[in-house]
Amino acid sequence: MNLPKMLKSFRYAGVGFTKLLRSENNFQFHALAAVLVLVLSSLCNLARWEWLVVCISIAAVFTAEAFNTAIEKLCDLVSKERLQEIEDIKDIAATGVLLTAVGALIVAFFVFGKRLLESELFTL
Ligand SMILES: Nc1ncnc2c1ncn2[C@@H]1O[C@H](COP(=O)(O)OP(=O)(O)OP(=O)(O)O)[C@@H](O)[C@H]1O
Repeated sequence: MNLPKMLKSFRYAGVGFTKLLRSENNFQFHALAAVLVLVLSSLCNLARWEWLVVCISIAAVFTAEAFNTAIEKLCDLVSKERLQEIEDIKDIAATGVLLTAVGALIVAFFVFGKRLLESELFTL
């Protein structure tokens, strides 16, 4: 096991995360949504398994968004022309993000839906 090499990889990943956060509009939106969900989660006194699914959902959306951005950048590097193949690749990568976002919304519905409906917000 090469520890310095592993630490270097973590550093590169951190740099990638900073790049996504600084320059990618969609990633900024997902990051803001994640912060709001985490704040809401801590207010809602979630069970351990609920924290687990919330964290996995957030990680899945971030991961899909990161791969989607990397694929988009690779496509743009390969060709600036409008090509059917690039359209297909980008559309499919975007579908990956959409699917994880829909999954996260379903998780949010099950974890927070009942709590929000029963909260004072809706009983006024
Ligand atoms: N070179 C291309 N050839 C064909 N279609 C393309 C090409 N580039 C983009 N598209 C089409 O435009 C859509 C949007 O692509 P784009 O690269 O602008 O990503 P985006 O969704 O705007 O993401 P971002 O905001 O991160 O740039 C793609 O899903 C694809 O359908």
